[in-house]
Amino acid sequence: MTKKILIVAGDGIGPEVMGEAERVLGWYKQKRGFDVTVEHELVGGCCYDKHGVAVTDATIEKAKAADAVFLGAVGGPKWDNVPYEGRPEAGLLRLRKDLELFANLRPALCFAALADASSLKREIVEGLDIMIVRELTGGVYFGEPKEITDLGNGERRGVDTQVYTTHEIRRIAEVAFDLARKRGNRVMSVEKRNVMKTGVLWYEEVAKLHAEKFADVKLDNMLADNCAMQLVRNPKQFDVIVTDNLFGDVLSDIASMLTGSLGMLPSASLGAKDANGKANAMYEPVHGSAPDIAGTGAANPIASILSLAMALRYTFDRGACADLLEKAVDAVLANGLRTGDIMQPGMTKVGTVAMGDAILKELDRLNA
Ligand SMILES: NC(=O)c1ccc[n+]([C@@H]2O[C@H](COP(=O)([O-])OP(=O)(O)OC[C@H]3O[C@@H](n4cnc5c(N)ncnc54)[C@H](O)[C@@H]3O)[C@@H](O)[C@H]2O)c1
Ligand SMILES: CC(C)[C@H](C(=O)O)[C@@H](O)C(=O)O
Ligand SMILES: [Mg+2]
Repeated sequence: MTKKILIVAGDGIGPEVMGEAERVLGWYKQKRGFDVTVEHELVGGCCYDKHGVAVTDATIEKAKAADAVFLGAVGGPKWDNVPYEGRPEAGLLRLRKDLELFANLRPALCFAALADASSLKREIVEGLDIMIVRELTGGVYFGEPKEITDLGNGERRGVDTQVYTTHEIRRIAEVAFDLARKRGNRVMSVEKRNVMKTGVLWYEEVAKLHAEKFADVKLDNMLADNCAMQLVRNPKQFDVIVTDNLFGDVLSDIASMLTGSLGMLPSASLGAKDANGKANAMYEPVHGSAPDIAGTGAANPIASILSLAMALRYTFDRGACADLLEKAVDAVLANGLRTGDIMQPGMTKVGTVAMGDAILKELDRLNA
């Protein structure tokens, strides 16, 4: 049956990197019979400029009806002064919340050719393969109250609220344990139970679930600040990391530098399966709109292209197509092609489109 993809390229480098992911998608339609229709919508600053909101109700409905949403990136200095509710990031957060995309998978994988591109030593990152499982629809991102109040004495008070319930913790931990079983069979649960009640609840609920259903998986716990340090000290000690929304955001940016660049990290945001077996899904690079390089044609499209590989694997059940795409990226890097963010001495510097061209060419070669 024909599948439906909704593309929201967004702002800044979003449309530039998405352009390359779309060309790769076109290749799969043409060369591997991937039967899919594609629609485009606005989300982020571009949507605010046109509609006065960062995402419209109609787009939310289209996103729910699609098999997968592909997002580029949102945000940028142009929208620094729009009302808080209208800021570009609010569109992305509403998509995540309304589609109930609670499970955010952020794999940090060091391609062999990039072992020297990381700011860390080769031996620390070579062969790295971590899966960060970030809770995406709860925690301090969405807890109420969330406000700034005027105390009337020249002081103002800002409040964000970290909230988690048993159900929210169990379902994300379940995803992490399931993934671990297909990988190294180890889960590191990360919180700050030494200062946060939500951390205590997280720790207790993960332990309970582990004892009930996943005793065969090795479970360890780590405080989030230590985890940040350990990711830089000895990242290969980790297999699957499961953590809350905010810690997951920060830890995945740290992990990105182990792979060479934020421009390399893809992600999948998944909801629960409904009665028909369909799960809402959104695929996006971990990076943002990179205002500093937007419009220069220098952005690395690999995070977006690898996000398509994740879609092929997790939504479209096309594992072999995903493997092929990852192989093509690996080969292009092995051939010495580099965008600016992963540039190394002696390599060939290319822009966004030339990187896309090279990956398409490699797909053709591998598919021959
Ligand atoms: N998912 C998203 O849409 C998303 C994610 C993160 C940040 N943002 C938004 O993006 C805007 C800019 O945020 P920021 O500057 O903190 O983070 P950023 O990720 O946009 O950029 C951080 C640094 O990484 C570089 N970079 C990022 N992606 C790259 C790529 N593909 N190729 C080469 N270099 C790349 C940038 O040039 C910049 O130097 C903000 O409005 C922020 O809210 C959006
Ligand atoms: C843009 C922003 C809302 C988003 C987040 O904080 O989740 C981004 O940093 C991410 O990592 O996807
Ligand atoms: Mg982030």
